[in-house]
Amino acid sequence: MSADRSGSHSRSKGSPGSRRKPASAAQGRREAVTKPGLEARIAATRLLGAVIDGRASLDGLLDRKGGNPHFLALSEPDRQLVRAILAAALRHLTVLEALIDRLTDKPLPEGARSLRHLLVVALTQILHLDVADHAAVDLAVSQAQIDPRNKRFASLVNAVLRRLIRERETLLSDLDAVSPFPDWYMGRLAASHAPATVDAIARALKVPAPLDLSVKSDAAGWAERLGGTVIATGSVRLPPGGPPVPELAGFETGEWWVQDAAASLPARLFSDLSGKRVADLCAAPGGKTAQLILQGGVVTAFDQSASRLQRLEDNLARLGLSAHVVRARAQEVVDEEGFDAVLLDAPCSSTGTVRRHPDVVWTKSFTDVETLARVQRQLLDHAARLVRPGGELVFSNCSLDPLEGEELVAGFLADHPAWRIKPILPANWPGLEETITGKGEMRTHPAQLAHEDERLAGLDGFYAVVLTHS
Ligand SMILES: C[S@@+](CC[C@H](N)C(=O)[O-])C[C@H]1O[C@@H](n2cnc3c(N)ncnc32)[C@H](O)[C@@H]1O
Repeated sequence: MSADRSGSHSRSKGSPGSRRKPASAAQGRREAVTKPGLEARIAATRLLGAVIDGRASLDGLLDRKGGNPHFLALSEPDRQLVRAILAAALRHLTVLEALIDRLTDKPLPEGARSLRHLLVVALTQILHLDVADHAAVDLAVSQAQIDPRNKRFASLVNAVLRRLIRERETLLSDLDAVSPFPDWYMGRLAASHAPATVDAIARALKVPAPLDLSVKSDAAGWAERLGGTVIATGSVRLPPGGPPVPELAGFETGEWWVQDAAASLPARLFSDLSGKRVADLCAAPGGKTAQLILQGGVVTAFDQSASRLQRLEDNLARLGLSAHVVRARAQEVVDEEGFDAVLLDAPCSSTGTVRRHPDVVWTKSFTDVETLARVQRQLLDHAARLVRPGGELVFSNCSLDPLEGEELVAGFLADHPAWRIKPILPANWPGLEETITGKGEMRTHPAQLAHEDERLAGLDGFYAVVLTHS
């Protein structure tokens, strides 16, 4: 339910600026920083370091309220440029890093992390953004000159980038064999998918995700008004790169909210919810809460995070919907009566959302997957206690990893013999048959929902299952 439009492509509009020799270092610094696009590049380089070396979440760094101060100090166009640089850099990082290794005759000095990040940002601008080559080189050299750590490497930066421009075709064709994502991530994909599917998923993950909207009603009408299409999930899909979300018709009046097509599926797996008592245990920022309310449920939305619950309340208010909102850890929720329906949309590794969050492969590791799978199993065990006999429990998350999905649920069922999977029937999900497993679970991934225009294809990776007990 974010109001930011991620993946938007901004363009650097500036000329390289004056080349007059500065009278002093300080004056040179001042003049250099006034070059259009340079401040944004400096911020992008810093933030890239924070993601790769500090494992900071990109969403957190770019948050409009609590984000990184260097980012918040930028003008809106510069912020857009930083977003575009970071999204492209993180999406293509394995290749960019390999390219740097090939472009430098000897390895960069140990510990020269900021130099490496500076080069990644420059390569990203040259290869993936609409910036003139000479402007990108000039900015990168200026950036190196005004940074005491990188000043002595300014001529190296110049030589490396000029060589890239000269030998671009040959260098890039040599990089076909470079793994598209870090080994741990590719290894986990390979553990649960055939090689052709791994390749298709990896290709799909390189393309920025479209903007999917869940509408309160009249999907076809909203698709027409917004220039989108209605896809198999019932979502309205718009290509990436359009105007900011709050500027789109229907936002102010609360006619729809932003929700990936795959994320819109778990809440719809329940049987009729009219008048039923529903618990949404990990609810914020409330995309699925809104669906449960619109499906007729009397919803209590729980979440442990006060700030995220505030976002949920703001989102529901914009949509004109209401729920009972409770700040609580899911494992501490008690209910004597038993809910008719419980949704556990659990905190997970988010490995299915790399199209939207390209930092995930760099900030997470397999250890996180294992840790989060254990947390989710505890939450699932507790959620099961809150469901009345005959009620339904939907467990979902946005991980692609079976440890957090199929295998976790198999372990739960082995330990809880009264529980079973209520199979999802392909006949009820026209156009989404490929997402339903042999056991009746739902498993989406980014290579599904193919479309001739790759910008309009795909889904986030999600796992969802309906569980019930007698
Ligand atoms: C994947 S997000 C939920 C997205 C939400 N269901 C939606 O559709 O908008 C996971 C949420 O779980 C919350 N969370 C994490 N651990 C929790 C716990 N132990 N109890 C309650 N909420 C938790 C996080 O604060 C986060 O808001």
